[in-house]
Formats: sequence, C-alpha cells, structure tokens
Amino acid sequence: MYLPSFSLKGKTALVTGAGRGIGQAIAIGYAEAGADVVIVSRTQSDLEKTAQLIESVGTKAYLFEADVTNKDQVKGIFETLDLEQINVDILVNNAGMNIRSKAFDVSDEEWDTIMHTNLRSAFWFSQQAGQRMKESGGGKIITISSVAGHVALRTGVVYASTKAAIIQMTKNLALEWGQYGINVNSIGPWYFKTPLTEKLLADKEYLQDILDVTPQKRVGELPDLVGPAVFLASEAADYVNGQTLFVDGGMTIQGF
Ligand SMILES: NC(=O)C1=CN([C@@H]2O[C@H](COP(=O)(O)OP(=O)(O)OC[C@H]3O[C@@H](n4cnc5c(N)ncnc54)[C@H](OP(=O)(O)O)[C@@H]3O)[C@@H](O)[C@H]2O)C=CC1
Ligand SMILES: C[C@H](O)[C@@H]1OC(=O)[C@H](O)[C@@H]1O
Repeated sequence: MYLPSFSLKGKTALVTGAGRGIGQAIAIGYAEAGADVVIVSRTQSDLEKTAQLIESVGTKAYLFEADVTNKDQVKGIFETLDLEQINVDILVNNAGMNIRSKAFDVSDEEWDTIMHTNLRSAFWFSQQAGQRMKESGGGKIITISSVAGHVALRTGVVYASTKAAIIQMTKNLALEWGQYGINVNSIGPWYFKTPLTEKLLADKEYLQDILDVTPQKRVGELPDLVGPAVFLASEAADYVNGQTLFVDGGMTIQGF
C-alpha cells in the first residue's frame, strides 16, 4: 500500500570512478538491486574486476576506459551508449581525487586537477545524462560530495571547495530539471576506507582524531554508503530533490 520499491531492476546506471573504492561498491550494490551498470575509470584492469563482480550477480556491465576530465571522452561515452540504444536512468558522479596541500602551497596545476576531476567532470556528465533524461521522461542524478563540503577539514581547501560546489550545483540542477522528472541529489560521506584514504586511516593518531569527532566512533563501511545510494536511485526517493545526504556517523552534527 505505502512502501515504494527500492529495486533498480530494469534500470541502467552509469557510475564514474567505478574501478575501485566507493564507486566500485555503488556499482556492485546497484547490480545487486537489479540494475545494469555502465562503469567508467582510467584503469581497464580495475574495470574488468568490477565488471566480473557485477556480472556475478546476474546483470550486465558496460566498460568505458576514459578520463572524466577529457570532454571528448565524456561525450564519446554517451555517443556510444546512444548508438547501442542504452539509456542511462541513473547517473552517479563519483570520480574524485585529492591533493592535500596547505593553502599557501596550492599550485595552479593542483587547483585545475582537483577542480576538473571532482567538479567539472560531474557537471559534464550531468549535462550529457540530464539532456537524455529530459527527453526520456526523467532519471536520477547523484553526485558524491563530502562532509568537507559542509564543514572545514584539514584535508585541503581546493578539495573542500569542489565538494561545497557540488552541494550547490545539486540544488541548482534540481531547480532547473525537477520539471523533467529528474531528481538531482548528493551524498556527503565522512571517512570510508578506500585506496584514497587508506594511508590516512592507517595512521593511529589521525584515526583517533577522526573517531573523537564521530558520534558513532567508527569510520564508514562501504555498505553504509551503498544503502543511501540505492535509496536515492530508487522510486523510494522520487520526491527527494536538491538534497545532500550526509553519511557520516553523525560527524556533521558534532556539538559539545
Ligand atoms: N573515501 C572517503 O573517505 C571519501 C571519499 N569521498 C569521495 O568519494 C569519491 C570516491 O572516492 P574513493 O572511492 O575514496 O576514491 P578512490 O581513489 O578509491 O577511487 C577513485 C575512483 O575514481 C577514478 N578516477 C579518478 N580520477 C579519474 C579520472 N580523471 N577519470 C576517470 N576516473 C577517475 C579512479 O580510477 P582511475 O584512477 O583508475 O581512473 C577510481 O576508480 C570521490 O569523489 C571522493 O572525493 C568523499 C568523502 C569521503
Ligand atoms: C572526508 C574527506 O572527503 C576525506 O578527506 C580526505 O583527505 C580524503 O580525500 C577524503 O575524501
């Protein structure tokens, strides 16, 4: 009567940065929820591993070895999908990186690399997928931000600026595209153990600093993130738009 479906059966999702870490987990979780998954990253061997795991749960994987900072390659992905008549119903802009320089030390090249990878690529994929979703009657766009977009972290001003921009971009795209049946939302994780953070989390003192400001006193496990990602991609979130869901063990509410 009231419970909407959390299933992604019959849907096709595109996940950037799906070669490892959070993107790989979301791609596999979407497959477990029934979706076929288009997976994008620069490392073919990583993609092949993710594809094997997707197909082991019975759905299809479409692999694209591409650099999300290269506009021709981004457009090429969608042109190929058009030719193969594969519609993207769900887009997850996950690809991201960080160079943890102090503000005085940030070079123009570092600025460009972080901005282009984390922010501009998400906008390019959203434009390409959003245009097609408008024509097909709707879809879901989810971009991975970070608590760093909401509170100040010691892990770099440029990274934090991209994540804050993603939160605002999410609102603006939701404002423009809600009329087309497109839900645009963001997920803001706190620390999860992935290749991006492995070294940081191996430092016992640093890990203790993290736990001291985390009400749940643990870092995230990847299934903690996949659940919210499936929710936002499903019809259960059809009236959720322009929001950022922090998946952070309570970190962003930290009070005293
Ligand atoms: N781990 C964490 O604690 C947190 C992560 N996040 C965010 O989650 C997202 C994923 O992070 P995480 O899984 O930890 O990172 P990882 O470094 O583990 O994985 C990043 C993925 O993105 C891909 N990628 C990076 N640059 C490009 C590029 N230019 N073109 C195509 N693919 C690219 C990588 O593949 P390849 O290098 O082979 O191209 C890899 O598959 C990021 O946006 C990050 O900011 C947010 C908060 C916390
Ligand atoms: C929680 C942050 O996003 C975290 O900070 C880092 O240094 C890593 O880049 C993670 O993304």
